[in-house]
Amino acid sequence: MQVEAQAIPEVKLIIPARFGDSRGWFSETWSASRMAANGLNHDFVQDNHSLSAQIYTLRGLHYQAPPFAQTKLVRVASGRVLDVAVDVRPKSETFLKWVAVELTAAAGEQLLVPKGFLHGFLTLEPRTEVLYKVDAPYSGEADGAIRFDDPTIGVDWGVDPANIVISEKDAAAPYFTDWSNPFEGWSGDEP
Ligand SMILES: Cc1cn([C@H]2C[C@H](O)[C@@H](COP(=O)(O)OP(=O)(O)O[C@H]3O[C@H](C)C(=O)[C@H](O)[C@H]3O)O2)c(=O)[nH]c1=O
Repeated sequence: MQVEAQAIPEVKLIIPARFGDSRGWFSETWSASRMAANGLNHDFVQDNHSLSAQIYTLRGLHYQAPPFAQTKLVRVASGRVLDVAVDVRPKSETFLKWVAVELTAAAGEQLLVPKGFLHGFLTLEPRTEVLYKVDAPYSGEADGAIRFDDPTIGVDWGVDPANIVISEKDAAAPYFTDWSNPFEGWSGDEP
């Protein structure tokens, strides 16, 4: 398993080994012991799976507020996505910085998105399926979003916004300047 810190060091690109043979391949897509051996100790409690039928479907930028903040381990089972994590911990040195990483079913890359981050992805193929583990249960009350095209954050999604497919909920999300940050006081040392 390869683990590569990204420009925001707490965000990790993880590439599990694949064992190929004449039938295809096998991979341990998640192993608590292999993660712990890399200092990544997360007690995941829920698996999520979404299918996005259309190319350029964008789900995000989402978070769950404390005490339901989630660490996410994201991977693609079919298709490709541009996966984005935005640091919204006000005391973090990388506050409002973002990273964008292409995750593909073909290579099996995974992105570890810590608590205190917004998360979103843009599909780069039709019928893209995204699987991800989270270490806190879903809470509709704690669920929140910021506009994917927020100018303060400035994520470069690489496509014309006119071509992006988003939910009504995401279209109605606030911009950062209108947002009440539930991670006030967070620096990144939170458990
Ligand atoms: C996230 C979630 C949703 N739901 C229900 C709530 C709605 O009835 C329906 C669709 O939810 P939503 O539109 O929030 O789904 P996404 O737009 O894919 O949201 C997710 O997409 C981004 C990329 C994320 O990182 C989050 O995990 C999550 O916010 O599933 C549940 O029952 N459990 C859940 O854990």
